[in-house]
Amino acid sequence: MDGGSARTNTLVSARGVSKTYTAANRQPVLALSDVDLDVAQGEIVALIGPSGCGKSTLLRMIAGLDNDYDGELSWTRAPRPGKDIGFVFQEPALLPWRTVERNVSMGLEAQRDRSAEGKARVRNLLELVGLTEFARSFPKELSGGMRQRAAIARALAYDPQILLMDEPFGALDAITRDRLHDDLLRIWEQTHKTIVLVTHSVEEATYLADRVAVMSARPGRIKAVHQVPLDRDRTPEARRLPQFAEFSGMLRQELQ
Ligand SMILES: Nc1ncnc2c1ncn2[C@@H]1O[C@H](COP(=O)(O)OP(=O)(O)OP(=O)(O)O)[C@@H](O)[C@H]1O
Repeated sequence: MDGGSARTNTLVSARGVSKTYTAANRQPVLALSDVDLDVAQGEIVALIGPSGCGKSTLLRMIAGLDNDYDGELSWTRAPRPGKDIGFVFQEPALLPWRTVERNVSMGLEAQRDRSAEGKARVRNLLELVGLTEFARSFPKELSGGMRQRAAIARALAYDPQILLMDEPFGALDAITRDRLHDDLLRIWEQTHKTIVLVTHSVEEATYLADRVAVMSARPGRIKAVHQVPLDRDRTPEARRLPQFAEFSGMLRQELQ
């Protein structure tokens, strides 16, 4: 399937996107070459590819953190600056001197939003990620998984159009990671957020995504985009289905 073929309810499209960095020795490094990708409203797209193929680079461009590229990134509805794009990194990067609640409300505070609506939103988000009881705790009092859930709540604070996640579960142990996968699916069920997820794990991509975009080694291109052959309503049993193993096996092979 062609990742660039027009989708009915596209939120963001990349067309012919290429990126060249200048390395420390002043040599050009072609990181992305001619990337075409459509992301539809409300879908979860996983980006997988060999290390250094430009996954984070593409995510940073979609986030508007890097505007120095060739080609075109277009939005159906222009994102509100600083609000419409939620970013979750591998490390939750919470401020240690702020409580969980005040980490989640950080963006709202920066915009001087002290509205009752803003406060209710933070409460709802803490509930959504299961951290209501820990609202007044400090990051060091939380487990790694809880910290990452707080980071997800913080990224959702503005009700962004899109959630960009760069290996968000990469630093967690396997059991916590599986739990967070189900948390993310539950959050998706309640919010129907569009999510672009960078991962190294073909199983994570299979379990979470609607479609998986496979990138080639640097310079990164989209090699193929595959629809995940599982119902959207996923439970841990899905991991044991034959089509799960088959699909993730196919992705693994495509990465070689
Ligand atoms: N600021 C930079 N200056 C020079 N080269 C860079 C810079 N950032 C990234 N690169 C290069 O661009 C390429 C793509 O990097 P990027 O981090 O996007 O890859 P990735 O697929 O996310 O990697 P990984 O899976 O290892 O996290 C790499 O070769 C990297 O060395």
